[in-house]
Amino acid sequence: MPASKTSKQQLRKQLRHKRNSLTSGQQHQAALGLQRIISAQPAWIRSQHIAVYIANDGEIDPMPLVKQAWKEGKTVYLPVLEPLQSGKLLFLPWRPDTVLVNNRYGIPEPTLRRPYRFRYRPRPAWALDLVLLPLTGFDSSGKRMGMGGGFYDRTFAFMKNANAINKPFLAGLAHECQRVSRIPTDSWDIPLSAIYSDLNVYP
Ligand SMILES: Nc1nc2c(c(=O)[nH]1)N(C=O)[C@@H](CNc1ccc(C(=O)N[C@@H](CCC(=O)O)C(=O)O)cc1)CN2
Ligand SMILES: Nc1ncnc2c1ncn2[C@@H]1O[C@H](COP(=O)(O)OP(=O)(O)OP(=O)(O)O)[C@@H](O)[C@H]1O
Repeated sequence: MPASKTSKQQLRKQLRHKRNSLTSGQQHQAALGLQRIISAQPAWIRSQHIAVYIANDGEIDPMPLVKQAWKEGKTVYLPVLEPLQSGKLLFLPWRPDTVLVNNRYGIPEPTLRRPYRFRYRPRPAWALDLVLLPLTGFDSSGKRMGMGGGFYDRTFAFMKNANAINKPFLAGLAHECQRVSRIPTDSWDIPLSAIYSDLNVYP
């Protein structure tokens, strides 16, 4: 049976409120804490193609890591809502000079221009090395909750039967204050490889 829709929605609302209440000073410290933790992880060090996001709605901000990745010559990608209403995400390269336009949720994303020139070509989800995805909530066993759109769940549903070589390392990012004792789970939830907060690594 699906996890009660209302209990998940209520918890999401509470946790979104919590992260939106952080001050800009707390947000800044959290972003630096996150950078310190992630940049020491083997999964970061060995990854060349890394998907991130632009922080929105109080999400923990991966920007310090993005700048570090650019300096280290890694290629960074942003999620773009697939236009054909598949409910999936495409991953487009994000460089310091990439033009961004707000999507329907008000989140900046690169624009899709067909035919794709090499510099603007989406990278298939299976060919990413590391995916840093935003969480609204998590628990210490590594269960996650997102914004409720199911975008990451649909995009990475292939992970359930893919070979090891076609599996990116999926890491959820959140503020430590978004941890709860137990996240309700549903059959479609994609398991994460790890969760990184400003203070810890889970599970
Ligand atoms: N920074 C960031 N980028 C992202 C995501 C994200 O969660 N964070 N996404 C992750 O999927 C995708 C966009 N999906 C989103 C889905 C819903 C809402 C949202 O704000 N929805 C409603 C609330 C819905 C509800 O409570 O059920 C809203 O407008 O308030 C935002 C983004 C791709 N890019
Ligand atoms: N593989 C899938 N195929 C079709 N629908 C899916 C799939 N995965 C999830 N969904 C749908 O998307 C919605 C996702 O709800 P859920 O509350 O689990 O989102 P979430 O995990 O918070 O979102 P996100 O994955 O964007 O972070 C559900 O209504 C579910 O039916």
